[in-house]
Amino acid sequence: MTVTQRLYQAARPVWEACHAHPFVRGIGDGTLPLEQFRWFLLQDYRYLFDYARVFAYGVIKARDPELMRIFSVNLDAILGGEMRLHRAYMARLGIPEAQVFAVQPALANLSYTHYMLAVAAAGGPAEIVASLLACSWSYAEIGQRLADLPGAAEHPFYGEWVQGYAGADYQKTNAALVALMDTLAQDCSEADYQRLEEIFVSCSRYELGFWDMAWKREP
Ligand SMILES: Cc1ncc(C[n+]2csc(CCO)c2C)c(N)n1
Repeated sequence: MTVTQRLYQAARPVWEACHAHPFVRGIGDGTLPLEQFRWFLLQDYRYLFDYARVFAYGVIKARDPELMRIFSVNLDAILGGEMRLHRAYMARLGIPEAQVFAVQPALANLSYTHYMLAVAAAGGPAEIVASLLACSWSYAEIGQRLADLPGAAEHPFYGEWVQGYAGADYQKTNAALVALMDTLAQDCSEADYQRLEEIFVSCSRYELGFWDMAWKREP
């Protein structure tokens, strides 16, 4: 089994809870109230900036120029193109960017991003990728599963969201991060692996907490 296959198995129950979460189901069947989605979007847009900062830590911690470049390209892609989906929805909902930064991050949001930033400050490239991977990969799987639901990708409001994460571009970016995890964890000891698993499962739990926070609009 590869390292990422092991990580995937370890996080499986938490990911299934994400798939079963009423917020995710609501996007899939189009019944999620718009107000709840708006609340989520504001929090999620803020989240992405801190997520991008974790890649910036990767640039600092990388010990070879090629890895430095990989983190840097990802950082640039998030700040540039990959926030396109969020900005499109913000435009549709009439939310100016300044409003996002006036919003207080919810506790589940703040806890998640601060956990990732703490892992990145203390660890090396492998720990950094383990902390980023649950986010990227779980959305790739959610996108694929929702796209398999009849009509979900064609929904007039949520369809774009489903297509964004199920789409080839996002899937390819995620697959590259999965491959990077396996490369960085190659030849790691069992103790090293256990640390990566703890980070990956913790971030998966934070993902579930993020859905729950959005569903309840828990500040
Ligand atoms: C809470 C939360 N978790 C995961 C994602 C997924 N995601 C969407 S865009 C992006 C940047 C890299 O492609 C990532 C990781 C999210 N949006 N919000």
